[in-house]
Amino acid sequence: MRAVSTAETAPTIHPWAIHAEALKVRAGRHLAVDGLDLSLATGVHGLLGRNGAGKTTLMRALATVLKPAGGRLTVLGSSVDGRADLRQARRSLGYLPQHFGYYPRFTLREFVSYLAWLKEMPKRDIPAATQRAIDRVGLTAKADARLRTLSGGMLRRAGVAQAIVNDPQVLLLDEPTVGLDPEQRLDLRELLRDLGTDACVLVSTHLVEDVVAACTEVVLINEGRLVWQGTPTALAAQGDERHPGDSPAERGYSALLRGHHAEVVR
Ligand SMILES: Nc1ncnc2c1ncn2[C@@H]1O[C@H](COP(=O)(O)OP(=O)(O)OP(=O)(O)O)[C@@H](O)[C@H]1O
Repeated sequence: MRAVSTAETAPTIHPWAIHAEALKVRAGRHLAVDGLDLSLATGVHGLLGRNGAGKTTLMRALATVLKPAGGRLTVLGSSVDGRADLRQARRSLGYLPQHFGYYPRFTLREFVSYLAWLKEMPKRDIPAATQRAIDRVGLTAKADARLRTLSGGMLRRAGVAQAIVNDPQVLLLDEPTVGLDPEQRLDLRELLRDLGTDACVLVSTHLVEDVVAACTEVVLINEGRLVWQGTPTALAAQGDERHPGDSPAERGYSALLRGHHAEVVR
């Protein structure tokens, strides 16, 4: 493998980390993302939507795993259209898929190091970056445990560790809180807030309360399109007692999905 120079991995400034216009993405034969416009900069963005809204399909396209079927998509200045060389953008991406594969006999340290190597990190940086990523997800004591011995919540955190090992400029986390106990959910929220100070973090979740606690912005999609984008405070202001929910933000979420407003609030 070719050695990568520091200049190649240095952060580059783009007006939008993620920019999509009339984006269409297929999941199998189904057009799961169908005309989505979205621009995201630095910060923590919570991706909300009903089951089947297209969140995972959108995440996979942003991670450059799926090629768009139409429209335009730019990630860190690179156009994702099947023609461009995406190696540079991929080095600056972190992605936790909804379901991720792993070798059960790998230790956590081997797993995270292997992913760092796949992301073409400079070899000399990998041991320290691996340790830091493991520490940041609270799995220091499990660093040399085999993955097959970890609990479901620990495996989810192992998945977050591999996603952040390269200090990504764009971090995509598909349902990272699944299986986490309440204490770990609080720790993950804190980690997200920290990561979002200098990266564009997009977190898909069904937990509106996590979005309110950890995100600077809410992105709500339905049937593969953007329904609403705005701050958690603005989300809470969308609903009232007539809408179902245990908190103002949950009532705002219900109100928006019932109304299907195609509105962007910043
Ligand atoms: N391989 C596939 N073949 C056909 N249709 C698919 C395929 N994968 C997903 N879909 C459909 O595409 C739509 C969007 O699915 P996607 O998984 O992106 O939604 P989601 O918002 O992530 O849902 P969830 O919250 O349940 O994870 C759904 O209607 C789903 O049934």
